[in-house]
Amino acid sequence: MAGLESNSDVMTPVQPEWQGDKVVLSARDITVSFGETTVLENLSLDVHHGEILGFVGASGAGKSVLLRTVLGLIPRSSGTIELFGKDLATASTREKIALDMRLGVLFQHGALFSSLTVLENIQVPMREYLDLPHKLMDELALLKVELVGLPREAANKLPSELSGGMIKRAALARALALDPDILFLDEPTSGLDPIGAAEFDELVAKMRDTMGLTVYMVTHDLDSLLTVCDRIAVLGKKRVLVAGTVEEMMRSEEPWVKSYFRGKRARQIVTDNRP
Ligand SMILES: Nc1ncnc2c1ncn2[C@@H]1O[C@H](COP(=O)(O)OP(=O)(O)OP(=O)(O)O)[C@@H](O)[C@H]1O
Repeated sequence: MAGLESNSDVMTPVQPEWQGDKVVLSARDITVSFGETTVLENLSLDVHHGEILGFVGASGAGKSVLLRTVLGLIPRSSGTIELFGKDLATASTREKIALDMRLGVLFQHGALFSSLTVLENIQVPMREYLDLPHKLMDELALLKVELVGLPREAANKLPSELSGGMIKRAALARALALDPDILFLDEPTSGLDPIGAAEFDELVAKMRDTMGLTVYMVTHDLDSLLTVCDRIAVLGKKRVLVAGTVEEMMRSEEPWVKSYFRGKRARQIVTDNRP
């Protein structure tokens, strides 16, 4: 991941050599079926380095299926997926492990282990991939707790002792455990009140700005789409119907896109966010 470099007392983001318009994730002609039912058909999508891409679509359109396919959790019947220029189908086991370490994932509902404390949850990926002394892992996990804006006391709490917003932050801390290059978020603000959701969005935007993260965010949250996403991709008819900036979404004549982005609720959010 792009780290932070100390320049006197100013922290400036380090730009990796592939910074720019590089494609971090490239999905081409992806088809995924369950039995006779095809959920995705010849779907193609690019995610660029350093962007926050919002991925939206009707309920049941296949957003989570695509995310899980990209993560290698669901097999595809055809198509290619390249992460950081590496084709997953031809990558060696060692290369796959190296790629896994560059991905951070926040699944819907947080998916923390209920019997583990926040600190222990954050350490799960560290234990899986790194061989570090216990004390160092504690220190690193505590840094992540602070990074996501949780109080240090939260580190020793169980998920059941946390509020919904704190669970999301703890899950984000775990997704950041290995300092990933790309963060996958599946409906990260669902279940949060509007203020909690806006704070979470701000946190994600701050991570992207300071750490050079690329963010792929599945969401139904119009506020998130209109306020923090650089680009939006719309899933429909088993493929990406349109992908572009908020302004491009606003101009689209595609019926679903039009009703979603130019409906009453969207107009209100745009008005509310206008300076
Ligand atoms: N393991 C599976 N086996 C069979 N069908 C599945 C499986 N996983 C998903 N599906 C089907 O794929 C379709 C897309 O599901 P998916 O969860 O990706 O939708 P989504 O766009 O994420 O919806 P939502 O916005 O409601 O979360 C649904 O019809 C779902 O029933």
